[in-house]
Amino acid sequence: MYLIGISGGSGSGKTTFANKLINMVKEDISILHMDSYYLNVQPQEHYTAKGNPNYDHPAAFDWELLRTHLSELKRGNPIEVPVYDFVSSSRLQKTTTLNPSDVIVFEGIFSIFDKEIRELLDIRCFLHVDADIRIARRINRDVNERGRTLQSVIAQYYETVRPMYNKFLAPQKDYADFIIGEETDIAASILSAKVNELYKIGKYCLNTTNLNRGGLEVDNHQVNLNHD
Ligand SMILES: Nc1ncnc2c1ncn2[C@@H]1O[C@H](COP(=O)(O)OP(=O)(O)O)[C@@H](O)[C@H]1O
Ligand SMILES: O=c1ccn([C@@H]2O[C@H](COP(=O)(O)O)[C@@H](O)[C@H]2O)c(=O)[nH]1
Repeated sequence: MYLIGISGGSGSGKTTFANKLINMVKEDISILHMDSYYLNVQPQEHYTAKGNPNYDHPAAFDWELLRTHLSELKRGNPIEVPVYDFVSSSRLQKTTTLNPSDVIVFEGIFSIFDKEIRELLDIRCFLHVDADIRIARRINRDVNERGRTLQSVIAQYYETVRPMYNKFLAPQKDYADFIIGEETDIAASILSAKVNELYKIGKYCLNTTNLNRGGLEVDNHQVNLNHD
């Protein structure tokens, strides 16, 4: 299985890019959203001075479950993904089953943050999009889809989204093999073509562990576009 990590700020277009890949990769492909792994109760010690939870701090996520689930997928096992509700900011009682597939896109603000998870990923991407575009997109989406008001989105941006982006998210660029700009069509074509080629020549197959991947050195060399 080929595991693609897509990180970047909120509103940078991670979900949209992941969906683009879904349409371009020929193999069996699915998405795992890191947002599903928000903790049900946010740690009190990271609350802001104004008394609000900090959903942009790494401690906002259930890392143990994430590591376990990504390892299970790599081993070819299905997982039960939590369902997070952005309107109530809580985990629902139900889960959804995610079966292993040829390719899994793991997208989220901290998808390439954790060392253990980075090692499970076959390619690490970062969407680098200017702050004005990210906030404009986020306002649009959060007001229309996540039950927020314009004032609350702006207040949260100043209080946590912007400072946490600068402190924790932006430095992830150092871990990225592939830094993608605002226009994502070319990056999606390159990445999907690479994945299609790897499967065509039999470098990967469904439900295998790293041991069965073979040709690793070729993969690492060829996809490392960031350092060219
Ligand atoms: N390349 C793009 N061009 C224009 N709008 C985009 C682009 N990528 C994302 N958007 C829009 O921006 C908003 C946030 O995108 P989304 O993919 O949800 O971002 P993220 O998952 O990084 O938070 C959505 O309304 C989406 O339609
Ligand atoms: O209950 C919550 C949980 C998260 N958020 C915000 O969501 C974004 C991350 O999601 P994207 O899909 O990447 O935008 C993060 O910046 C949190 O601030 C929230 O508002 N409420």
